[in-house]
Amino acid sequence: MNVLVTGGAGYIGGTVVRLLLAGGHKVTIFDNLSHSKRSAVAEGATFVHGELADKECVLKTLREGAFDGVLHFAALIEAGESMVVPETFFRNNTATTLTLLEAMLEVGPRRLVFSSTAACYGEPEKTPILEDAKLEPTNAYGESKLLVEHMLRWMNKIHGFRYASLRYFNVAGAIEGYGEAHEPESHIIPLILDAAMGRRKNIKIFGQDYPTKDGTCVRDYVHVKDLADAHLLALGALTDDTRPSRMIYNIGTGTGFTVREVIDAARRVTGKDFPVEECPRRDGDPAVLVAGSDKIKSELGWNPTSGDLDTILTSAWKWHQIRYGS
Ligand SMILES: NC(=O)c1ccc[n+]([C@@H]2O[C@H](COP(=O)([O-])OP(=O)(O)OC[C@H]3O[C@@H](n4cnc5c(N)ncnc54)[C@H](O)[C@@H]3O)[C@@H](O)[C@H]2O)c1
Ligand SMILES: O=c1ccn([C@@H]2O[C@H](COP(=O)(O)OP(=O)(O)O[C@H]3O[C@H](CO)[C@H](O)[C@H](O)[C@H]3O)[C@@H](O)[C@H]2O)c(=O)[nH]1
Repeated sequence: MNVLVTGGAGYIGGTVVRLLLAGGHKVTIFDNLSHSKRSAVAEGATFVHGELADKECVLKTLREGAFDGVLHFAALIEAGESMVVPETFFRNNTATTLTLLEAMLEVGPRRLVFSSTAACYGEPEKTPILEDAKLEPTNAYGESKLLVEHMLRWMNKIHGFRYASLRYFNVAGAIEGYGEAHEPESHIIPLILDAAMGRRKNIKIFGQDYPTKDGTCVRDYVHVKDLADAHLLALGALTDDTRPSRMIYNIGTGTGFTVREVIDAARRVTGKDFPVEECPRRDGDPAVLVAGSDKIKSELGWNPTSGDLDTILTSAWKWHQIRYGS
């Protein structure tokens, strides 16, 4: 396949790009490098240093590429930051996606895999969360993504636009030679590994009074390799016109861990100790997000094999040491 990958210089997009290339596919990355570096662009991919809000640039890229499908990762991702500057998230995540969709309607292709999020659900009524649960984001980041899901539903209904919306839970871990390195970093696992390496003096725990077993938030950590596999399956299904034209799937493991449990596991895996600092809650954080992912398993045959939290942490730790030296 010939695929356009927006945000392909980032953590998850860059991982999927490497797997696509390894599978013999042709890849063009479209990224403004606002949250990544040129050095993260995979060898073998064509690179367009472009801004999604620039419709002419998007149109030109789509026309010249004649792609079979688009994987749309480009977005701002910090849920906490979205509670400070929500407008930036609606501009960069929602409005720019509309620009992309308009361009795709104009020149094709009409097939898109969208990086959605567990943040679309907000505080769940029950866990694990299934795809038909209520959608009431507790942060503007989640809302900026849910608005895209709404747009996609109408594009599908009216224009027959084919799409898969993958609602990832908390993505972590690394493949050989490529992993998470956001700058600035806001995600708990790389921050903990920073503390384990001594790059950070401690790890802050945001909130100790959540209704969970130890008072800290529960999240479902899924290996980035398993998530990448889900993209390849979704893309394959979109190019098969006998399959449904609209797919919405959760991507998680079904098992939740508290922040304290993740810290304990990281101490175990790294063999390092580091201080924790108890801090107030971070605005917009739901207490518990755990996925029910049976739908993608039964409909697309998704078969996550990359392992549990310790395996995720082991791969992330290996990458972290290569990335930041030790
Ligand atoms: N990391 C997670 O746990 C998680 C969970 C759920 C959903 N997601 C979604 O997955 C996607 C990828 O996340 P990530 O962790 O790889 O993030 P990332 O920041 O590493 O990658 C995003 C990339 O998009 C680029 N970008 C942002 N805005 C752009 C624009 N307007 N035009 C062109 N390029 C732009 C950035 O430069 C960056 O390279 C995001 O859409 C995110 O919302 C991530
Ligand atoms: O220094 C930190 C950072 C995070 N946390 C806590 O750790 C948990 C996980 O936080 P992350 O920032 O790692 O991840 P989020 O759950 O906030 O959000 C992530 O997963 C979501 C889906 O669940 C989104 O899609 C989003 O892109 C992605 O950032 C949260 O309870 C958060 O409060 C801390 O205690 N200390």
